[in-house]
Amino acid sequence: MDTEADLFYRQLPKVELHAHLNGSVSFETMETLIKRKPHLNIEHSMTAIRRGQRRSLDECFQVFKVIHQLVDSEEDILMVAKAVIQEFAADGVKYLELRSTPREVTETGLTKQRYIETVLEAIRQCKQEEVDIDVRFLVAVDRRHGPVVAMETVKLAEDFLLSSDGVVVGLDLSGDPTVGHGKDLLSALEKSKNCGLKLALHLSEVPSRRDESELLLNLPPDRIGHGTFLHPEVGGSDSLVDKVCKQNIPIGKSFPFHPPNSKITYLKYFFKHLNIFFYILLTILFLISVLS
Ligand SMILES: CC(C)=CCNc1ncnc2c1ncn2[C@@H]1O[C@H](COP(=O)(O)O)[C@@H](O)[C@H]1O
Repeated sequence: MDTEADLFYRQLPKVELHAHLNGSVSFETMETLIKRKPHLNIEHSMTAIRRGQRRSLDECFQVFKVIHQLVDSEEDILMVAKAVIQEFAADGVKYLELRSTPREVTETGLTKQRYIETVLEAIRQCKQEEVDIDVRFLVAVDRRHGPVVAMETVKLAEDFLLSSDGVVVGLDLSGDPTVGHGKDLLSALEKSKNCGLKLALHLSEVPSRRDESELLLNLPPDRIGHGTFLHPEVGGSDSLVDKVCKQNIPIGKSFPFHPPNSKITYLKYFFKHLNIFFYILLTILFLISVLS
């Protein structure tokens, strides 16, 4: 059951700057998709990571493969995109930046062009139905597909930037962060920036990506996905952190350190949040004095 706090946070107006379309499919929508395609023998456990469950990055990307099997036609995309937008709106999100990687599926006749058009149609229908949310779309480049596909995707995104009446605003770089190197995608990203597309880049999502992050931060991006390992304490550098702070780049889902795995880090955390511990201590002392 919802607590008072749940209701408060739901009603609080919010912006969502990091939503992957196929990473935002709810349990209910997934159920409809699974029922639509019984021949795939897909179970719920294969499409979701439950709260508290630990999965490797590889396992997470396997989940996306399963979801892609379920969402492989214009009909699926329209249904999923509308549901995702409506659910974000019901959660109090007033501004949503949705991103998705256009895919081709020969069996269903889906093309990359139609993929984007269908997402835009879902956004249009939600607007027409007066769903209380402002949605923008970012066309995503999957880094696993290399520089040629990246450049094709940029061209597609540029066409939609000009024709979508302000709904397509940018390019997202995502996909398995352990595959490939950002330097190979640099010319596509530069072209994208030069034609007026905003850049949302996943970077420093895994350790040992310092050089790549330096390069990508020089573009610079307008949004950062994760940035988990930018900080020097986890193998990043002061220069990376400095670039992010000086350019004021919003980071989606990042952590000052990850994970806090040394005693020194725990101590630093303790001292940084000493005031909170002090308030907790005062509350406990107050309660003891009232109850005794
Ligand atoms: C849980 C987990 C793996 C962390 C999220 N970190 C991510 N890092 C990079 N790319 C991602 C991430 N989550 C989703 N994506 C991208 O978004 C796609 C799914 O959404 P879509 O099909 O583009 O609509 C994935 O195939 C992947 O390319």
